[in-house]
Amino acid sequence: MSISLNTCILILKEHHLLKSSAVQDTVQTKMEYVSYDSRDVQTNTLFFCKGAGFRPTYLSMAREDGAIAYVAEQPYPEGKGMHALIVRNVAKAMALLSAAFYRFPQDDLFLVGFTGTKGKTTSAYFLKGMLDQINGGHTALLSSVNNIVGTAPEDTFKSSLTTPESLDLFRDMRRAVDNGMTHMVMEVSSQAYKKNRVFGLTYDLGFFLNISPDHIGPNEHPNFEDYLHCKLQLLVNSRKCIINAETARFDDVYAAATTTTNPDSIYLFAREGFENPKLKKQIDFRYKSIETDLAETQFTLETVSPQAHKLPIAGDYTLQMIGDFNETNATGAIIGAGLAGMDHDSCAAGIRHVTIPGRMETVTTKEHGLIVVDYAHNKASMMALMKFMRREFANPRVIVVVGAPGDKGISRRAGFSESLTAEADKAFLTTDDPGFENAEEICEEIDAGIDHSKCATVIELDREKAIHDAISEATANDVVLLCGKGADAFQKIRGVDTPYEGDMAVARRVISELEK
Ligand SMILES: CC(=O)N[C@H]1[C@@H](OP(=O)(O)OP(=O)(O)OC[C@H]2O[C@@H](n3ccc(=O)[nH]c3=O)[C@H](O)[C@@H]2O)O[C@H](CO)[C@@H](O)[C@@H]1O[C@H](C)C(=O)N[C@@H](C)C(=O)N[C@H](CCC(=O)O)C(=O)O
Ligand SMILES: Nc1ncnc2c1ncn2[C@@H]1O[C@H](COP(=O)(O)OP(=O)(O)OP(=O)(O)O)[C@@H](O)[C@H]1O
Repeated sequence: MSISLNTCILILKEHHLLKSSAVQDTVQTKMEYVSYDSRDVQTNTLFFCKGAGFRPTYLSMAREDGAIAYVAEQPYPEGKGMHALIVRNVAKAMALLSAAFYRFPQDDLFLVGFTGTKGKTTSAYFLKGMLDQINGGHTALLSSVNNIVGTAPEDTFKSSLTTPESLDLFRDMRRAVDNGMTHMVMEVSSQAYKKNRVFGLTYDLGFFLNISPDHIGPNEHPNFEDYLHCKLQLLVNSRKCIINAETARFDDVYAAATTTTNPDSIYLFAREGFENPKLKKQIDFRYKSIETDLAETQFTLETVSPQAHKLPIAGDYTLQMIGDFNETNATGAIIGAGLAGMDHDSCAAGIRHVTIPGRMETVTTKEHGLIVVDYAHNKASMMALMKFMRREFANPRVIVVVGAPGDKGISRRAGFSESLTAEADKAFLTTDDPGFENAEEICEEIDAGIDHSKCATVIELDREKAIHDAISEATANDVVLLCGKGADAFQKIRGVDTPYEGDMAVARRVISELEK
């Protein structure tokens, strides 16, 4: 793979990004590697100086290790002797040049993006489960749980970001295409648009699932409007848009979709019975619950509008993942599969067995009720989870083990207090990635907002002990919700990923001790 200086200059000029260039010799010079990290540089690298934490010494290090050109928003003396491309926005430049360096792999993929405050990972896994039916397992996935860019074990790996940095994204896409993948399903976070990680990409399908206040804080979004604005960009950059008509701020969401997409390529879905007389467009798909038990959810999907009738996806579906919110996630994903050319039977077969690590994983015990491990970690997801449990399981006693992370999402703590007060009978407040904060103080902050006449609390910082105590005190008709960590096998403490057995492993161990 390579890119010439000449090509870089042309692309940057075409997008009005080039402020100036200082090119040492011939513009035919070819760069054979691209990087934004001085610790990852090879001979003839094109190096991007980007980010709040960038230090000019990284450029010196990159030059010493073989970088011959750099892209930055200002010239650096440390880059003396290198070709310099000075740009208006380095993140945008990096996205465009990385796409070109990796030979535009997006053009060889059916590309699907999911955005929403909740349900991105679940919906992405559901859609992959279905698409794998028609392409022999060749659906790539970029998600906060795992990235999958091929069928070999080494093609599955974990990424630290939900949506990768643009350079990594295009490299992963190229690897997927070279591995024979035909479709790619990815989660698109609001940060991805804020930081231009997906700048220049057009999605075949873009999904908007829901929005509620989250990710607002010093390192993320200054306010809710900024968060919403970033999320809407997925619809602006999609050829077909699929929208949950029940989302908050529907009018803004629909308006964003119509800026670039004709209404006949916008699809709306909603649960049966949902009405909004102000909707400017007919709802295309309706879904309704049939039955839920401890192991399965059954629901039915109806095509309502003439546009929806063209997709042969109406009928009953069974999910292995419980939770009425998973019917919502599944409905969106099934519409996506329909738009990719699938019919009801292949969708039903594909979605039937999808499970997702750390999402609604359940264990039924003899004497200690139903134990659920779930990634719910903000007010909206905690409410959805607890309400579902109360509704479906004859108003059980709800015992919750939960903590809030340090250093981020500070507003989530009040959301935990509110949701626990509203729907939990007892909460064990515990450690969840405290980072550089004090876990006890985080728990006390949540506790201070709880109305103890409605929800009793215990602060137990040892998460394993909190799980043990919660399960021990539960009786046969109770539910114990182990929230927030999902499948994580670590606790982030003072900058170190400290190994942690994992909520499900701890729960299984406790159950086998209690029930032997
Ligand atoms: C605010 C933000 O988006 N930050 C991301 C961004 O940081 P940055 O560009 O400021 O880079 P930096 O880490 O400060 O370092 C500056 C530069 O120096 C380079 N460097 C650094 C050290 C060195 O020795 N040599 C060197 O060259 C780095 O490679 C980097 O290019 O780029 C880094 C990778 O290049 C990311 O790790 C980092 O994510 C931070 C840590 C993060 O966690 N972001 C969160 C808020 C996020 O994006 N979350 C969303 C999910 C939200 C959701 O659930 O909806 C996500 O998509 O993951
Ligand atoms: N449609 C939904 N509405 C409300 N809550 C949901 C929905 N889907 C999932 N959840 C809850 O949110 C949790 C996280 O789900 P999921 O991982 O699919 O969302 P996500 O959007 O990827 O989240 P994050 O951005 O936090 O990684 C689930 O464990 C569940 O408790």
